[in-house]
Amino acid sequence: MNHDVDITPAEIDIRGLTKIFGEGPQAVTAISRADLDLDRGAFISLLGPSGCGKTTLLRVVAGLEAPSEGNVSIRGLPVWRGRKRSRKATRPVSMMFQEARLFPWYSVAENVALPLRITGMSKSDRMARAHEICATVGLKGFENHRPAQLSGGMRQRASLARALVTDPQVLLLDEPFGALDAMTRDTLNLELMEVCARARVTTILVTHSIAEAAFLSDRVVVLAPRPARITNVVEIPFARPRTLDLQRSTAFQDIVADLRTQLTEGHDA
Ligand SMILES: Nc1ncnc2c1ncn2[C@@H]1O[C@H](COP(=O)(O)OP(=O)(O)OP(=O)(O)O)[C@@H](O)[C@H]1O
Repeated sequence: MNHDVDITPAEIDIRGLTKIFGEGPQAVTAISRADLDLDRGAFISLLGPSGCGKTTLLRVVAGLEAPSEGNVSIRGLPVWRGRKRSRKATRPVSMMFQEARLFPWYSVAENVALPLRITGMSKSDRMARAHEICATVGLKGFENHRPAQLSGGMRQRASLARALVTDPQVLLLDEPFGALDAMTRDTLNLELMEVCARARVTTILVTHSIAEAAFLSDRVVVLAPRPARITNVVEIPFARPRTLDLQRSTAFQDIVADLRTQLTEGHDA
């Protein structure tokens, strides 16, 4: 008997995933036969032109959109059985979007604490946890502010805090810092990397930025449109922790150039 065989399921396992919206001549193939697996703590990015199915892929993994064909499993549990979603499979998942999606009438801490409501935790414990996580993402002192009193970057910090408050094992990020200025984006990306690494969170990031994908990821998944499909998975070999200086190195710039070529070629295909 071979005792070296690893029978631990991948943290996220995507097999033959196809998603078609609509029917007949109007049908749109948003994602075609995608295969991907991520081990615990892996950080991958989905990179591709607008409309190539990145958000759709994320939504199927999150249990928000049923696949037309294929399967997604999280920690060995299938997310979908036909069109029926398994709540148990998606319990360890948190998702974050480009817009902060905070409730304007709640304070920052109340917004952050919201996902804890269904856990049965007492209100005082929920608020204590929300304050703790606000401090982790640099919002100490702003817990009682309303979202309208925050800058765009701080609103995204609050949104990140809300995504992290349940201690997710899987984080799905749909261009979370896409609307922010370059400096705020750099700072938040560094903090995101640190938080994900510390808790060994398995992360899938959708981004339009080649440099951001290369900087944050262990692997970059390149997608092409028409029909939307994965064309390559590029390993990013840089050691962690990474600092912004890495982006000035020739090795980093070579990878960015290579990814740009792959994107252009996929686009023209
Ligand atoms: N609910 C829907 N109904 C019909 N078509 C949809 C739906 N959601 C997405 N699509 C189509 O599926 C394709 C992929 O969309 P998706 O939003 O996944 O792309 P994307 O790569 O995330 O784009 P972007 O980078 O612009 O955000 C697009 O052609 C889009 O119009």
